[in-house]
Amino acid sequence: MQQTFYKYQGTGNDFVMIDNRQQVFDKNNTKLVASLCDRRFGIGADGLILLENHNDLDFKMVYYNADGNESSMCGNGGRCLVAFAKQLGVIDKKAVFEAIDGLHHATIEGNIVKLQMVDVDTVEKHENHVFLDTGSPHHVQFEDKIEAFDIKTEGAKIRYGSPYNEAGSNVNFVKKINDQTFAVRTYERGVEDETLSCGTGATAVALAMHAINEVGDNLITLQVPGGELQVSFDVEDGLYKNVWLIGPAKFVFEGTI
Ligand SMILES: N[C@H](CCC[C@H](N)C(=O)O)C(=O)O
Repeated sequence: MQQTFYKYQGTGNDFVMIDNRQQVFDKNNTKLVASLCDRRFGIGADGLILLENHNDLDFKMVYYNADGNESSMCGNGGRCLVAFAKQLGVIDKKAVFEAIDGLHHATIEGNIVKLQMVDVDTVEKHENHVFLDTGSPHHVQFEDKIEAFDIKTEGAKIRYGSPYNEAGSNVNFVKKINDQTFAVRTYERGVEDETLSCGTGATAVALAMHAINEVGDNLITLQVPGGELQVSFDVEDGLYKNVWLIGPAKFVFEGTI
């Protein structure tokens, strides 16, 4: 049976998008999801996202990594899904939707999508890194020679090593530009490679930098290989709330297979 697939990208983090409101997609077919994300034999993407109906909210988000497995929250994917929902006429300028980590508010103006992320009340400060969960788990560490760094090799060592092991974590390497700006490169769990951008990762870096007193503001710019993201937040007694991930989400193509 023919099916229409869409593709969106948010600062180079790219996704196959499917309008699954009629529940036609074979959701448990890991091989199918991985084949659609395959960059040679398929459409090619870092992940695949289903837009589904929700009884009370605008829609529901189901996210799969490129390895075919359903995974935790995807910030860039959530932003792209809001743009997709607008293209389908499901929403206009605002959205409230359910994802695996709970309810998200979002706004869209042009191709800029602002997505509210989960509150974060735990930031683990270790000797050489910070760990926190912004809807997905993130290891954050400084790397001054970020441009020449072998992200895939070094990221995989951390992602599969202790204490993350098979369950893993995403790994973000950070270079401080100034009090409001950081360069970030990310090794993504479930893609098992560097991606050009990671939304929950950019959010994790912004909050981690605040937690270790490296920022002078609560609006942070993250320079990622695929472009620029911004993260704004409020913080009270170590609780990060009103956390917003801001950046472009763009339509790439629509096709039928
Ligand atoms: N690979 C991540 C999920 C996608 C995160 C990323 N694409 C984002 O924009 O947040 C994980 O399995 O934890």
